[in-house]
Amino acid sequence: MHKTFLNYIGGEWQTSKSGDILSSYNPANKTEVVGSVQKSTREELDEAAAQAKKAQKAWRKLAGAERGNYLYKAAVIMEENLEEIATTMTKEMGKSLPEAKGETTRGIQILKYFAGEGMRSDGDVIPSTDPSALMFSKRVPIGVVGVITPWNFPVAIPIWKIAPALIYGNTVILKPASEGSVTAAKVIECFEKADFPAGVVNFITGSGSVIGQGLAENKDVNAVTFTGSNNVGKNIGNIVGARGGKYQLEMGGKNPIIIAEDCDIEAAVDATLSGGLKSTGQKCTCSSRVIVQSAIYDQFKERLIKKAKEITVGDGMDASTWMGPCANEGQFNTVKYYIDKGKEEGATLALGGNQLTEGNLKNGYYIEPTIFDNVTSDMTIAQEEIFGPVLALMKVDTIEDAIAVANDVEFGLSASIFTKISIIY
Ligand SMILES: NC(=O)C1=CN([C@@H]2O[C@H](COP(=O)(O)OP(=O)(O)OC[C@H]3O[C@@H](n4cnc5c(N)ncnc54)[C@H](O)[C@@H]3O)[C@@H](O)[C@H]2O)C=CC1
Ligand SMILES: O=C(O)CCC(=O)C(=O)O
Repeated sequence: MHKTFLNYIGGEWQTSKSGDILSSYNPANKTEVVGSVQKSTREELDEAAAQAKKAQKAWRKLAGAERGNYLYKAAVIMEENLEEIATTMTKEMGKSLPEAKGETTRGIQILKYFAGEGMRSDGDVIPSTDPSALMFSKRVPIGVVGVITPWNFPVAIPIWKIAPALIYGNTVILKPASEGSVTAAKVIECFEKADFPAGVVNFITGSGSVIGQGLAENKDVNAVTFTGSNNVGKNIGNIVGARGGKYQLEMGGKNPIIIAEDCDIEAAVDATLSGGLKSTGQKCTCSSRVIVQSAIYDQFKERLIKKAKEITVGDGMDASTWMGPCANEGQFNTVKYYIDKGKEEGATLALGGNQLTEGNLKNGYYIEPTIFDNVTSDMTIAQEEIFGPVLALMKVDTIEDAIAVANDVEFGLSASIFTKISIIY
């Protein structure tokens, strides 16, 4: 029997009046419910904002070190629950258990880092031309911070938004993606056990269009931090900006990895597979455009395909799995759409491209590691974020050409290069 996780508002776990729930399914086994959360109402969000606003008055007055103690305590409790949180993550969104443990550890380290921030400098003294003046800057809290997060890093992303907000004296309301909310609820349980004052950390689940949009619109929410898709992010920025709030958006990527002709090919192949296909390619930092110099193109491609064929795809809970399923049905359909688009637009399918259905794989959203050859910059698969296990190989002659292709995209997020030479601009 699976559990339904409640909202955590004003220091209490609260049942939504809506009576509706959202169930989270295991993408490795579509019929398995990992847990459920509530489809909350706008009124409940407004209550969370009011509680966070009230709690902020006392929270901001604590010494940074004291706030840090709460963060450190939450980190220690998370450490005790690492195995359970990571297992829930793997079951809820499919990434392999070692990756899920790595992400949970990253969350714990971020909490500890920001706990220490409570004792670091929070301003500067600035020289003045007036000898009698003391000029200084000091970081002060904004107020209530709304935190809207995606499903691909259901532990690390909420924490890297919540921890800095809290340490500087803000209170927070977390609205996780539905497909990652059971994992996020388990993180919030750690914050509860760390005994944060009521209303400092709040958690509310529900649809993006009601609760996410509500956070953007609510005037008691002084700032919103978001990670997710471009369209939703831009909409949030417009709404929060129009009412004078602050916002921070981290959205998509279409990241290049340049393979220069002098590189260590084995190292470059390993990095291309890990950067492009780990987490099933569902990272905004995923390196999906592989730009290779013509002198080594065939050699690199052959090694890449050979190694990609060795990738074990399966349930992230199996120790032998290197790559898990797509995180949900929507993402699975998106990936299939882009694979079809690549074929239609004339790219050559060099590896994969199919759903995997052998044995237990038929119960999940599995797609083969996929490599397209002969991709050009004008193709959709070279321009749009796929968020799946699909690499696009692009051939160039010179490093200058490689850099031009790398820049020929509307996104700017991460980039990598494999070479032995130093490139100076
Ligand atoms: N930058 C990144 O790390 C991420 C990028 N994506 C990209 O976005 C695509 C779609 O993924 P989705 O899960 O559908 O992303 P999404 O942008 O719809 O969801 C992200 C978060 O925003 C919330 N949200 C949805 N509609 C909202 C609205 N109108 N107002 C406020 N909040 C709202 C969602 O509930 C979730 O918590 C992916 O295929 C991928 O390309 C998705 C997740 C993370
Ligand atoms: O690659 C990472 O560690 C972070 C990726 C990220 O922020 C994202 O995918 O949203």
